[in-house]
Amino acid sequence: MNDLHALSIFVDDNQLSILDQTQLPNKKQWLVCDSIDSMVLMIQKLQIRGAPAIGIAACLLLAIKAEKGLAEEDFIRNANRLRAARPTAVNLMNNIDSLLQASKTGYPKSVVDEAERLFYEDIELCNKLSELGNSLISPNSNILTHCNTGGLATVGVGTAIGVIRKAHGSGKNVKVWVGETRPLLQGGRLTAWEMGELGVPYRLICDSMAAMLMARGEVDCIFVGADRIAANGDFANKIGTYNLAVLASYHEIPFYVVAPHTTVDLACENGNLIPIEERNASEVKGVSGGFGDCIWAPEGAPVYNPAFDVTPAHLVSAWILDTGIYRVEDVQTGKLARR
Ligand SMILES: CSC[C@@H](O)[C@@H](O)C(=O)COP(=O)(O)O
Repeated sequence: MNDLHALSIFVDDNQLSILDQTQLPNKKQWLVCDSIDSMVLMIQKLQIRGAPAIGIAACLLLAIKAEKGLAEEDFIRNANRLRAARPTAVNLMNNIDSLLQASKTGYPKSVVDEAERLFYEDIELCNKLSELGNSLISPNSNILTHCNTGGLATVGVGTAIGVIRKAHGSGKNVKVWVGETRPLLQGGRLTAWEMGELGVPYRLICDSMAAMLMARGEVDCIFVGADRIAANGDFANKIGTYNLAVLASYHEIPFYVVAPHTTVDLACENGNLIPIEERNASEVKGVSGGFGDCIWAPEGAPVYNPAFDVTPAHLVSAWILDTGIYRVEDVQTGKLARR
């Protein structure tokens, strides 16, 4: 496999390395990933995260393994294991299906070619959708975003953050409200870090501050990513996205979802059918890992921890994909499905 480089993933000399996102922004620690077991764990621990990045990382590892002599039946078994590592984001499943399809036309060469193609495709899709999204941003806008959808979560410039980055780069003087994104703080840890690296003016807020800012007229538009977009336009994204969509509707603020077409799942009729990952109680009761250990809830406190929520299509102002900008009418008339 050729060497490949992105913000959170690189392949060098047929070895895959992953930037441990659980340690950011405190530490930039690269982990070598050389087994399917470790990739499954890295995905589950969110060391590698973000719908497109998970899909690409899993495919790169499978391709490296295939090239190093993994038997085709073991390739298929491991591909299916990785496919199930996280249930909500569909990119992982779509990308692995492309790899499995490619394996039928010449194993292992076609698998390696397909993994490399998926890597470069993601960069291109991010560029296209960022350009399109930027066309919706007026100069001097205050933009609110949630979770992390940038270079860490994709292998390109990102989705919602890609749009913000484009707007900033084109001199629109945008300012960004970054929602911290409880419980794992992808906004506070990762988006704040990316904004800083890119020199985009931002302010970090607790998720619960969004309503007050909207009421005060301090949010002009909201851009978020997606983990799966159903055929009817409902979409799953990081928990807290639906709150923002409801608030945006109440305050009449445009609410945009930005994703590559690899996030669309036409086999999923509506948002109720999207599987929602439930995660460990410890994430809600405190923090641990690179930030020390701190538990603030009573030891036996019962917890419910859904990692994603579903935003219904009627709350979305537009779906920005690499293939175009779609409005509610487009979804209702099947244009999104025919994209
Ligand atoms: C371009 S990333 C889009 C989504 O994957 C992102 O918004 C998100 O919800 C990520 O969740 P995570 O649990 O951190 O993987």
